[in-house]
Amino acid sequence: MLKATNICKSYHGKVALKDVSFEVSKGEIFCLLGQNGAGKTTTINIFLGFIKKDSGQALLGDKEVGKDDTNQLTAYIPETVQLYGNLSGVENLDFFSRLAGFKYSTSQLEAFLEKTGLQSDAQHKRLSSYSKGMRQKVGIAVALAKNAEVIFMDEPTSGLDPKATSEFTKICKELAAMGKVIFMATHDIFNAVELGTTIGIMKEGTLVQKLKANDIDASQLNQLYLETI
Ligand SMILES: Nc1ncnc2c1ncn2[C@@H]1O[C@H](COP(=O)(O)OP(=O)(O)OP(=O)(O)O)[C@@H](O)[C@H]1O
Repeated sequence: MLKATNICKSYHGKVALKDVSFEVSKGEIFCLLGQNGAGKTTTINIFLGFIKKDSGQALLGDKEVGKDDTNQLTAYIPETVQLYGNLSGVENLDFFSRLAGFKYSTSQLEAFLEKTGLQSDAQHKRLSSYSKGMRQKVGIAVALAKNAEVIFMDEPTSGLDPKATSEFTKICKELAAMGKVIFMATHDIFNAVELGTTIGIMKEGTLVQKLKANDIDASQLNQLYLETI
């Protein structure tokens, strides 16, 4: 579903990505680790069409990013989900669903939010009163409402408390069980092992390790990460 082939990208002559290749199938969660500046966000931004690669190929199913219209296929959950503070969760979801070309009834919007675990008594409250984890749930509801097949996340557990992280992990596993692809840049080694089906380690723009999460525990991954970066 998600395929990178020899993607290269430089900014003003400085290499950010060098021959990055990977494949992620439906129902898989790919967790990408790497130090600050390793190239994780650049990889995500290329797939989202936010920036152009210099060479290589970025495929979403049979569609090629930069050539075909791939907007409808993807959703993006940044570290802090940007929503309108003076609108409620339901109103934000309605607004962003319409932007993506979908019109839902209030009960349908509530059902999307319910699926993410956002409590029903919070759904009609203003976003300005939401915690980071609650905002993230609205972001995930937007991904569900636009029926995105691939969900990109950038450091989604950063700043979440353990309960919110555990709820987030549960939602991601449910999304994967629905056949969605999740591609996540993270610094959270424990969560990568808990959640990921595949783990990548990036160093200075090169994907230097690709592992099946089942083959490794958190302490082994931590050790490998420190030896790799
Ligand atoms: N817009 C830009 N202009 C110039 N250089 C950039 C730009 N965006 C990223 N870079 C550089 O590209 C390299 C990769 O950056 P990127 O943001 O992809 O790393 P990252 O792994 O996501 O880091 P972090 O964990 O800090 O988010 C870094 O050297 C960075 O300084």
